Amino acid sequence: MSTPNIAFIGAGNMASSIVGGLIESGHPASAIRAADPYPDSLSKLRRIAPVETFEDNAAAVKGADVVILAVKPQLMTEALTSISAAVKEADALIISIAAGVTIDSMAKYLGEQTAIVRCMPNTPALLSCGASALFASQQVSATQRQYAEDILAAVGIVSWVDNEAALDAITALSGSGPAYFFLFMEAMIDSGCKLGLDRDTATAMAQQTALGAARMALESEADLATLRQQVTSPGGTTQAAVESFERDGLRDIIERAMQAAAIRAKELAGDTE
Ligand SMILES: NC(=O)C1=CN([C@@H]2O[C@H](COP(=O)(O)OP(=O)(O)OC[C@H]3O[C@@H](n4cnc5c(N)ncnc54)[C@H](O)[C@@H]3O)[C@@H](O)[C@H]2O)C=CC1
Ligand SMILES: O=C(O)[C@@H]1CCC=N1
Repeated sequence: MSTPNIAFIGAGNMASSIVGGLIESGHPASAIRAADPYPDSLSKLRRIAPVETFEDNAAAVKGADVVILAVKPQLMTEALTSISAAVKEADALIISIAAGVTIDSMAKYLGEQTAIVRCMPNTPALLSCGASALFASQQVSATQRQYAEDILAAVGIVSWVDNEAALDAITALSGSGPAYFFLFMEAMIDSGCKLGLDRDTATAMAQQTALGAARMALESEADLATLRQQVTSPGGTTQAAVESFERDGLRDIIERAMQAAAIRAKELAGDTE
């Protein structure tokens, strides 16, 4: 399969993460371009890779095989309006990474025949450690499906979901998920400092512990509860901490937070219609 020309509409954090991962995986910078009304965003992106940049969205879409919409959901209507005619002419696959924004709401601007993939990636894409879920509209051809899968597979694991609504749950889990782990680590580092450690030591130990735990979760044959029990000596320190978490309702806290994220994803869909 030939290398697709990819145009990013919006050159912020997520576009930069995906461009970084694509370059790392061997996608030529000459087959990537990006448009953004803010020159600062474009110059930051050019520091990652020498991609062609535009301040005019429609100009970037011209000749593209794949257009990746990487603007905030609240700005999607404006972005869709700006590329509508160029997309119809280019017959390109559209991949939207915006939280919440539905295929139907995008098709209103891009035409009912436009092939659209909705995707929910996450920021570890920058390190090619991302987790992306994808859902394709009926108009997406087998080749276009493969384009979408190859682009996101270049920056991490890819999972197709069989209904669009599942993407709101994915957004609450893995889209927003890196922030939950960072918050947990921040709190662990602050608590380590309160227990008398200097911040550099606390940070290094928390970072390596997160990395080690994630690798064990991925690579071990044992399930998560078993891995947890292996750390938890009866009557020991971990038991004291885990019982404190359970008493304070950590699982409910996480459930409520993820429900809030999924509800917000649905609300964002409403904002774009
Ligand atoms: N940040 C994250 O962890 C994740 C974000 N997303 C989704 O990715 C999308 C982008 O998010 P971020 O990269 O974090 O936002 P960001 O704010 O870093 O980037 C958005 C970029 O769009 C540009 N922009 C604004 N209006 C535009 C227009 N009319 N045309 C072209 N570009 C325009 C902005 O100048 C900015 O550079 C959002 O829809 C978000 O829901 C999805 C998964 C994870
Ligand atoms: O916070 C957000 O709305 C976006 C979507 C998932 C991660 N960041």
